[in-house]
Parts: sequence; structure tokens; C-alpha cells
Amino acid sequence: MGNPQTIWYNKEKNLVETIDQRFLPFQNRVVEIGSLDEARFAITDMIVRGAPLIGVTAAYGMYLAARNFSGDDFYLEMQRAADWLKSSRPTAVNLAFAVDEALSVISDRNTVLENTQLLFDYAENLKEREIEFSKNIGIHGLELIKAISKNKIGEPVQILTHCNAGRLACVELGTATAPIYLAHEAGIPIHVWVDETRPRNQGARLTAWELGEAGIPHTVIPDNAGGHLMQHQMVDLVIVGSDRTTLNGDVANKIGTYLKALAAADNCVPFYAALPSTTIDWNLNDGIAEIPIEQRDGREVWMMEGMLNNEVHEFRILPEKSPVANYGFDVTPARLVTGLITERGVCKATREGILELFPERSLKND
Ligand SMILES: CSC[C@@H](O)[C@H](O)C(=O)COP(=O)(O)O
Repeated sequence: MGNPQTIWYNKEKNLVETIDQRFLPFQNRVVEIGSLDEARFAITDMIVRGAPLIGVTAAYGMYLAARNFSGDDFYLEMQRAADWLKSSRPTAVNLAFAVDEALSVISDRNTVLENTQLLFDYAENLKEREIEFSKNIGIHGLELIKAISKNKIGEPVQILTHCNAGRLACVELGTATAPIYLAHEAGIPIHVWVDETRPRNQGARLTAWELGEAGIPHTVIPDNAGGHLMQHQMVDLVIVGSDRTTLNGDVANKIGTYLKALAAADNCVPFYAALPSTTIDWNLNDGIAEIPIEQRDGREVWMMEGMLNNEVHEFRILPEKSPVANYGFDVTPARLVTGLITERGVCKATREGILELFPERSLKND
């Protein structure tokens, strides 16, 4: 699989490097990030994507802003860098979390050099934390898969996932895919239905690529197929990721997730969201009203990208004069979510369930 991590600091080059996800699965390119602007561009242009990876990239962006600082007012410059990064994508809360936490590690008692080192350490530490979170999400989610597997007598557990909440969206292992990787490693027969996830096709392009690399049986399906499969008992479990989950358990995730949750509820299929605590917005209590939903360039809807004669091409797929709308995310209300798989365990998608796992947040949220 090559480097299992999606982002790393290259000591020889003194640069951050990441996989350029815009070219997968056609080409596996590495891109260098050497400045704040390059970090922001990586996020806006979706060279990197997925809530945890966006957060880690932003943390490195803060470090690079400090490293390249040459003005008079370090603090003001870092505040500007923070605002600039935060304005890159609105929905994934990991971004604001990482930038704010990065700001909190610097102090006016330190030299610029000391603060720069602190920001580097913070980015590396966040990266390690995300790796650990993914591992623990995997361990807790694995128990759900094991329990279903007991009743399948040698048949594979059928898991449906939407978008890419795999290692490419994180640093290693992923969120929704972490239990899948661990189940596969443990020899539990599994099969994954991969929603293609229009318009950018993160499922077809990224999740399918990842699972293929890991040798995990999977089938890519058009986004509209999930309901049919569930009606015919062809899905045992849905696991999706999240870009922002509110304290009351509402789950924002890639557009189309809500429809999968509706179909799952109608067919009594358990529907779980897997997410690290860095994806929980502790300040929000109503996802539908309060989570900002990114609207992206219509080009993603009217163009399709594909491979022809070994080259990546774009194709127009609808009439030139038809307007398009491109909402990036939707919110699945907590009542449709069977549970949340977090690094501390599985809980109900309720304020009580979340705070039971994260009691240290209780005081702050009373
Ligand atoms: C682990 S990130 C949450 C995912 O499930 C999510 O839907 C996703 O892939 C992120 O969206 P993206 O627009 O690709 O950054």
C-alpha cells in the first residue's frame, strides 16, 4: 500500500507532503506543501479532503505560516492565518478545531522560533492523535461487525458506506472504514457496498481504490441503489463518517447520507456514524438549523472526470444551459442514527450518550 499515512513531514525537504487526491485512482501523485497558502489551496481544491485530514493539514498550515513569518506582529499574523484557513471550507468542524487549538499553544512569552516549534509539535501531535482515534474507532466498531457476523454462518457481513471516510479522509485507517479494515484483518468475511457519491465520486474513486488496495471485497453502486438493496436484506449495517456531529447527535456528512439513513430506518438496518471527538461540535444542538452546508462549484455537477487513452479527461454530461445546484453535505437527524462509533466507545446519538463518553465536556456544556 506504500506509505499508509496520507500526510507527513519530509525532513530532507523541510516540507509537508500529502497524496494528491484529485488524481486518484488514475494516478498516485504526491504533492508538496511549503506555505500557508499552499496548505489552504490543498484544502479548497480538495487535494486533501475528509474532516480529520483537513484538520491536520490546517495544523501544518499554521506551522508553515509561523515558519515563513517575516513581519512585525507575529500574533496578528497568526490570527490572520487562522481566519484565512478557517474560511477554506465551512462544514468540517475539525478545521476550526485544529486552527483554534494551534492558536492556543503559542504565547507572547516565547520567541517566534519557540512558537514555531510549538506549532510544529502541535501538528505532529494532532496527526498522532487522529491515528490513535481511528484505531480505537476500529476496535469499537469491530464489535458491532462481530455481533452481526455470529448470525451469518459463514456468509459475509454486508456493509454499506457513503463517500470516503477511509484512510484518505484521515491519516490512517479512516473512520467508517476502520472497523472494516480490522474485521478483514481478523478474518471475518465482509463485503462493502460502496456508494459512488456524486458529484465528486469519492466513493467510486477513493473508497473503491482504498478497499481494492487492501484486498477487501467490495462493489461500487450508483447512489440510488442503497434503498433497493436494503429492501432485499442485502445490507446488514450502514457505517458512514461525519464532517460535523452536534452535541444532540445530528450528523452532517456527504450529501446523500440522509437518504441512506431514511432507507435504513424504513428497513430496520442499523445506521452508525463513525467519528473522532475532533468532529463533534460541542457548541451546537441542532444540526439542521446550525451546521453551515458548503455549496460547491456547479462544475462538479455538470462535468464528469474519467480516464481515456491513459489521460484524465473531463466530460460535460448535461445541457449547456441547465442550471445546477451543488450542496456538499446534508444532516441526518439524530433520531435516524442507531449510534455513534467514537474513539471512546459506541454511544447513542443523544446529548446524554455523548456526554457519558466524554464527561469532561459536561461541565462546559451545562
Ligand atoms: C471522515 S470525513 C467524513 C466523510 O464521511 C465525508 O462525507 C467526506 O468524505 C468528506 O467530504 P469531502 O467533501 O470529500 O471532504
